[in-house]
Amino acid sequence: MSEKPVTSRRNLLGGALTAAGAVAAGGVGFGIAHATDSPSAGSDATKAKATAAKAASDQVPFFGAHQAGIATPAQDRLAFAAFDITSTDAQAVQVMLGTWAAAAAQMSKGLLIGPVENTPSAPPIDTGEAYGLGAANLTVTVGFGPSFFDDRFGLAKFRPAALADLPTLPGDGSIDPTRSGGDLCVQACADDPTVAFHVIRNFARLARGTAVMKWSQLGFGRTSSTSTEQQTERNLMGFKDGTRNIKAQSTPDLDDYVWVGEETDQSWMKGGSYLVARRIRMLVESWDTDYLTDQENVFGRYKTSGAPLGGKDEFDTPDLTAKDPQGQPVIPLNAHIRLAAPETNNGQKILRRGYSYTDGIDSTTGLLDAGLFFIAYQKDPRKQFVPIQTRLGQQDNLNEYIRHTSSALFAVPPGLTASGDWWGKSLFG
Ligand SMILES: C=CC1=C(C)c2cc3[nH]c(cc4nc(cc5[nH]c(cc1n2)c(C)c5CCC(=O)O)C(CCC(=O)O)=C4C)c(C)c3C=C
Ligand SMILES: [Fe+2]
Repeated sequence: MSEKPVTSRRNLLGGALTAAGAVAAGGVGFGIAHATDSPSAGSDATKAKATAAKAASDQVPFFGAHQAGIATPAQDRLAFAAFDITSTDAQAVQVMLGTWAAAAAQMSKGLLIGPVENTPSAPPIDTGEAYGLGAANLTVTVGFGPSFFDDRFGLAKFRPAALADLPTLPGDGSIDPTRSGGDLCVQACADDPTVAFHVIRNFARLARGTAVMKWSQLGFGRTSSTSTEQQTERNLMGFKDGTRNIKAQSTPDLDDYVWVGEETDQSWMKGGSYLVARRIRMLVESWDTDYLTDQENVFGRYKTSGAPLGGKDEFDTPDLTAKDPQGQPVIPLNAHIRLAAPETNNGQKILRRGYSYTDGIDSTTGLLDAGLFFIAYQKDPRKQFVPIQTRLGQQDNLNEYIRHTSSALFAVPPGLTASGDWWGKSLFG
């Protein structure tokens, strides 16, 4: 890349912080082009208003007490990325986060982050691929990894105790460090894959000189419903996934298990949550040779209806005490739903928000590299993900058919409530 575009991008970054308020207030500053406008219609106020009204029905509000993308209905597509900060300049990090926040607010409204046709002698400010696609219910969710709080930026005193590095857990033997961790994460979800990808690509571009992408993952076919209005989707093993998930409508569950509250040692995290991501490969060729009853015993649910074994309806409460005529548990002792259930885990629950993935074939074996990109939100991973996964990693019937290949943990701060704000702004003094 030549020097000139880098210089002009720095100007954009600097301008973005002051522009952030203006962008949210009136669509001025650096973000002006509506994703459904034609290039020449940028100044046509009437047409722009009509397009904005049309787009409003596919928008998820960006500003709010909690970040969108956690308890909001899960969309069809995911683009997830972890970034490492390469700059040692705390101000550059603030500029990047401020710019990301302004850009995320724009894109969540179905707007580009700037003109595609700014000047013929400069690269377009927005990369352009989402032009005309609308908001597609885009949510952009940002988090900080444990390494964000090392000595580089004087933030160590703000590291929450709940952001303790995940310990090595049973079944972690295949974790790839190059696909794990990261200083920052960005979860972009939308009902259009290009809209989700557009966020990650433009964030990487806006970060240039300050942070680099460490790893990324695309996902499809949400494997968890997070709203009672959504039907339960199936994972790549063919089972309904998300039946007993925490739903957006269950405020008590969200307060008890998802949103950080008064118990935190870091008040800046109140209203936030902790994200655990695990790329879990499914050994699908092996799974596909397993007979139906065994598949159902692995999960403890019937394959087509999704009902718990011994039950009739998908939403029947699993009876973990039921015995068959031979005196054997109807839901096997090592079934996934028994081991993951709150009844087995001190009452603990997590909010799952994962996606299926496929990354072609494993070139060493010729087998499909496909599975679940597991994402879970919770108040405190030390009390939720870690003990649940410890139990699953030791005893789960599913272990024969899966391998955890990446792992990451991020503190997801509360939502932004006004333009000009950005994630972690209060930490920088
Ligand atoms: C540590 C947490 C979990 C991991 C990792 C995990 C992996 C994983 N799960 C499925 C498929 C299903 N999981 C289901 C239920 C379920 N799973 C977890 C946790 C983890 N899963 C919980 C807490 C629950 C709910 C348990 C309960 O309360 O009954 C189900 C059943 C349907 C449902 O309730 O969602 C399926 C199916 C796969 C394929 C997988 C790794 C690849
Ligand atoms: Fe599960």
